[in-house]
Amino acid sequence: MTHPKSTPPPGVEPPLVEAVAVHRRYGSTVALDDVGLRVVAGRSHALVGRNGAGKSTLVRLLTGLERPDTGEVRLGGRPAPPPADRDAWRRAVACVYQRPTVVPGLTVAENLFLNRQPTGRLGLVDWRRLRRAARELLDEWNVEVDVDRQVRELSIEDRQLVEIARALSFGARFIVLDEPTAQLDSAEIEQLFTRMRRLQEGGVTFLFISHHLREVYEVCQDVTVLRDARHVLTAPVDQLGRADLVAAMTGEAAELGTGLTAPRGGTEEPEVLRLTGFHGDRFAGVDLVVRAGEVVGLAGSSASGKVELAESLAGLRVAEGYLRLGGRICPTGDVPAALAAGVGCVPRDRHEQGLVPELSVAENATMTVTGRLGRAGFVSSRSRAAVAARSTEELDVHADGLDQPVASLSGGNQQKVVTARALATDPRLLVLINPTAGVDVKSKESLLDALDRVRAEGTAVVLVSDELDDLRRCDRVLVLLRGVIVAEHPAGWRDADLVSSIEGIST
Ligand SMILES: Nc1ncnc2c1ncn2[C@@H]1O[C@H](COP(=O)(O)OP(=O)(O)OP(=O)(O)O)[C@@H](O)[C@H]1O
Repeated sequence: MTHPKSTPPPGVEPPLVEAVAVHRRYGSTVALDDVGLRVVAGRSHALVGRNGAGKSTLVRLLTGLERPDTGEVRLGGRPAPPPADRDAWRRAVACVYQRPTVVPGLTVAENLFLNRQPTGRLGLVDWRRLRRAARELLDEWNVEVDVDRQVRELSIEDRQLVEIARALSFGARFIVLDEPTAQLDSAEIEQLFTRMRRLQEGGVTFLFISHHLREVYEVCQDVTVLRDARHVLTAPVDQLGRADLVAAMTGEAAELGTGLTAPRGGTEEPEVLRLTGFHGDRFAGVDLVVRAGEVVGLAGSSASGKVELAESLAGLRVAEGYLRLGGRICPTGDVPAALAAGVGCVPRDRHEQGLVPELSVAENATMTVTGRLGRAGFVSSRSRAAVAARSTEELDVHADGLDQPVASLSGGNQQKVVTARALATDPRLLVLINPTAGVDVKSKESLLDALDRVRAEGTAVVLVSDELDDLRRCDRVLVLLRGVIVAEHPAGWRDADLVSSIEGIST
């Protein structure tokens, strides 16, 4: 690594990036109200706050995608360039989102030098030079990714790394990571953090957005909290306790991770789901019974098959063997059949499988029950509004009204709408796949409270999650390793035991 370690004492050099009293409004919504932020070179900075607090808006100002209405953004002590000067912005800052924007069909090398490939005589791309330059760039930053591989073959984490390397090649040393861990499992997160630390030692400073406070403590030196469009506090993370950080985010004292409710679902409860010799894409030999009111967790790494198993229960994938719901065999790979058999699902990806962004809150929340909202194919808007109002109220969805397009809701509220839709059918089996990923502390509580409510009413629940706090709500957690159930942990497990079986280590 050729780059010097850069940890100047704060205040000696101008901040790497600074927002000074920035104000931003969208229509009647004030997204940022006189917010300040100072990121010092060499100190990675966490930006936290509940859904809708203003984090993404601030990132758009700091990356030059938008201008503040009033206030100023400064880079290295100087006024930021105008938004149109993309080259100047690229040399200063880049934002890597949880879904990297690299092009899947091109190789790593092509992505790194997209639109600026070295050319030879006749203006043709000089592939040898391109690959050499790519390799040099990745070596310089200790990124171990094969430059000849197509990006579609890479893990999300490696794609993020390619995108970071691309930003570094433009000269940027300030990288915004917007919820980079939302799609990663625990081993991938650790790997990303190791690479972040390495990059930081090489002179890169991160602004890190995450809803997982543990991560903030693990990789950042400073933290800024936004709440309701305002700056609440900035502090070195080692001087701020977790309870104080949560209190700053929510405006009230909050307790985390205590969501254990009494297990229900004894052997006397009726059987809702029975799987016999169930096998499909990435999982095999699954025998399982889930009873009314029981919550069964599925844990495992991203390649364990847990998501594929859960998706097969909800009709999203074809599988073989027997799937019985309420004693009757149900076909797989058929969403309408699964809905009709009483399965509700909160899918893995609310953007791709969950919501129709341009439709309203009411339309999205009732999409699974349109047949019940009127006669002869007509949907009564009054019935729709009534059903939507009840379910969105139960889930504490924050929206301007039921007619608001879901695209304009915060991430946590979108997830609540997806959950409302899954619950609108009064399912007897609810399948939840990473339901709290990318969701803030309070919204997480609302979602998990809904889980407790439906289990109390006798719904059987299968919950896939990478979050130990979610899994703690389960009566038992099944661990999958390479497609096979390898362990079962009844409620009350110790973190170390569950994590060990997820990692495939025996204790
Ligand atoms: N383009 C837009 N048009 C209208 N309102 C917007 C727009 N962008 C953001 N808002 C509103 O501004 C407020 C702040 O939103 P922002 O997306 O910055 O929050 P956030 O902290 O990033 O939330 P999340 O954690 O859910 O991503 C919210 O009330 C949001 O609805």
